[in-house]
Amino acid sequence: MSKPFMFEKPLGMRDTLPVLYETKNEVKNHILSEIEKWGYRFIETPTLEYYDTVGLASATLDQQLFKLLDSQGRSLVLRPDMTAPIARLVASSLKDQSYPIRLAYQSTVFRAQQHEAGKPAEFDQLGIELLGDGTVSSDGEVISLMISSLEKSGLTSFQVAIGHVGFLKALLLDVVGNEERAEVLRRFLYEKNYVGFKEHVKSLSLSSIDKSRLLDLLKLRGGKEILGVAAEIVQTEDGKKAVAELKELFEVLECYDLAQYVKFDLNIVLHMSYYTGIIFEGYGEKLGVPLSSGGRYDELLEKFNRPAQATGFGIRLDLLVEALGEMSELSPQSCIIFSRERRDEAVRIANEKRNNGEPVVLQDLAGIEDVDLMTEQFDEVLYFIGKPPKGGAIV
Ligand SMILES: N[C@@H](Cc1c[nH]c[nH+]1)C(=O)O
Repeated sequence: MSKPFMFEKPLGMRDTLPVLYETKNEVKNHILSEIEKWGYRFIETPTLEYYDTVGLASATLDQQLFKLLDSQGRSLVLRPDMTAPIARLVASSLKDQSYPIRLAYQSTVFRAQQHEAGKPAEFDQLGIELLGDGTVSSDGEVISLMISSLEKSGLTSFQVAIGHVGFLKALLLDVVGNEERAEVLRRFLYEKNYVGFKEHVKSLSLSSIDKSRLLDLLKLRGGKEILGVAAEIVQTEDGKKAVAELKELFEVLECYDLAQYVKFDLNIVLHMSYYTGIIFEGYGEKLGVPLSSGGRYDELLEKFNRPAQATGFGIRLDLLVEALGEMSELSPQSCIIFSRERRDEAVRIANEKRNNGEPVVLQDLAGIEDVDLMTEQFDEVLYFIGKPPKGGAIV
């Protein structure tokens, strides 16, 4: 391998400059205060976790994990999401707190990229987990809070697509008979390769009725009316239960008066394989990829010996900012330029302004490369230059 060029960064790693930083911060603050209003408590967890515990529980493709070794030779990962670390935390440090538990986070997460395709390998996520509650009310709460957070961020045009892992599993297994064959079909859906899905269905040795059940699955996208069709296609008890949950979920979202944001899409397969029930994705109008997603994961906590049902979501701040499409203006600053003889005065005034909450740059004239270029960045410039005026008057 050749040595990297001096300014090169590892694949998918990004710098954040002030305009983007301030824009992200503003958007983030709107969401954080909304999440707080719903009673969620914020936590932080380490950037590094053990591969054998959180790394495996994260249910991400192995090739997307950043792995490294600690000084004892144990395998570590950079956390690929926050759900598995929170499951670990709830089962250990918070093991005495009774369920349900509502936690929130704002963190960077890491997913290694194989190609430089413009995708970041490290990004900010804001999210919540509602642990220890298996009710559809809790699925509804989580989706409603995600919608409300997106609204508060200033996003006006977005939609949430809702699916169900249990429904898909029941239908695929019922038709193709085993998990391995179901997985092939699931893969096509994950890649949203519907043409490939259809071709594959045609090639299977199934009755024409079963083939059309699989092809009808692709039509299960739309308003709540598709749930009636879904109930007809699926024959097993698990499948019917999933449809009943989706119907109840719609009622919950109507209570929150947020049903206008959602549509059902029973073809959704998400990136993380720990999901077990209702899942969802948030789409901004102009963005082809989901900017938020989440769902129910009722079997993850038992991996940490504190079994519980749970659900949650994560919003990707980078994609949300992209969907919003507008950068904030840099916040205004003033500048005080001084010469050595008047440094005292300049520092005193800068302190006064800072104590009043005004951001001030304080700069020695002798340290400036180009005064014109420097001063044009500021809304206001004060000069303390030359001999101090008699009587201590400023400027
Ligand atoms: N951790 C998931 C989002 C999520 C939170 N809770 C449940 N799902 C992700 O990164 O995609």
